[in-house]
Amino acid sequence: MPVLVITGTGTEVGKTVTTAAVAAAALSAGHSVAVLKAAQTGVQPDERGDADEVARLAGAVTAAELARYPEPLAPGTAARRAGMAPVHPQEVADRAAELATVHDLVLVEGAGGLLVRFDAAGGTLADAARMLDAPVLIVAPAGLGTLNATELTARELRRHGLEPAGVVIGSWPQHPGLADRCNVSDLPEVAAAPLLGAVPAGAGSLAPTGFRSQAPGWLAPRLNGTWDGEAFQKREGP
Ligand SMILES: Nc1ncnc2c1ncn2[C@@H]1O[C@H](COP(=O)(O)OP(=O)(O)OP(=O)(O)O)[C@@H](O)[C@H]1O
Ligand SMILES: C[C@H](N)[C@H](N)CCCCCC(=O)O
Ligand SMILES: [Mg+2]
Repeated sequence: MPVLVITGTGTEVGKTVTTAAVAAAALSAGHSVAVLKAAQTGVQPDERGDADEVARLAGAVTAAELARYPEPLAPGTAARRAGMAPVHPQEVADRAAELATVHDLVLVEGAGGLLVRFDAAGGTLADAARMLDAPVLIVAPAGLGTLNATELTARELRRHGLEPAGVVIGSWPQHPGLADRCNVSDLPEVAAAPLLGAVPAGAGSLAPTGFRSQAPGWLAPRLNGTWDGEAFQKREGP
């Protein structure tokens, strides 16, 4: 799995924290890792972007970003309003493929959800994933509302000829409610893809050393982790 595309059901669902966890687990398994933020919006030139945040949390990764636009909008809109060149899906695919020649794993993080537009032609992360023929991980919220959004994302991936690699819950609450607990078994059902982990709420605020040592425990073996999905499901059962 040299390239793994990381999408989510939307923005602010924990894609960056999950990307950092996947990167940390891969690093601790001895793999080299690159992280590519396809297009960064809402961040000024001197601020830390998502790829930098992954490097801060996970450690020695190659952090790359194709473009940065100041306004917190979809990349296509932000590029147009800034009078800047947009990022095209082919550029995302080309850069990811280039990084994959010198890294064991390349993680590509989108902006917002799967169909967020990168350019005026309506190019999306799904198009880039298709060009790469890469598996796509869906980051989903834990609570009420996630089932519909996750199923829509999984269906849209399949409509593009892409297979979802699985689902990771981007922020698992310290005190899960009924819907959170039911969703542990319902999410893989609606996505027709395995649940591959759950990143605890607040993980992004951990000190990097704690983040790196704990990250493998949040992710399934397929993502270089030690997370036991069945035990988690039993523990969290309603
Ligand atoms: N598990 C978590 N631990 C700590 N903070 C989290 C966690 N999940 C999400 N957050 C917080 O929620 C916010 C959104 O998370 P994140 O940046 O990962 O979103 P995203 O899905 O990557 O969105 P974007 O589309 O902007 O890339 C951030 O402020 C982040 O600190
Ligand atoms: C600014 C934000 N944090 C993301 N980088 C961009 C999210 C775009 C979402 C667009 C939408 O789906 O309406
Ligand atoms: Mg992010």
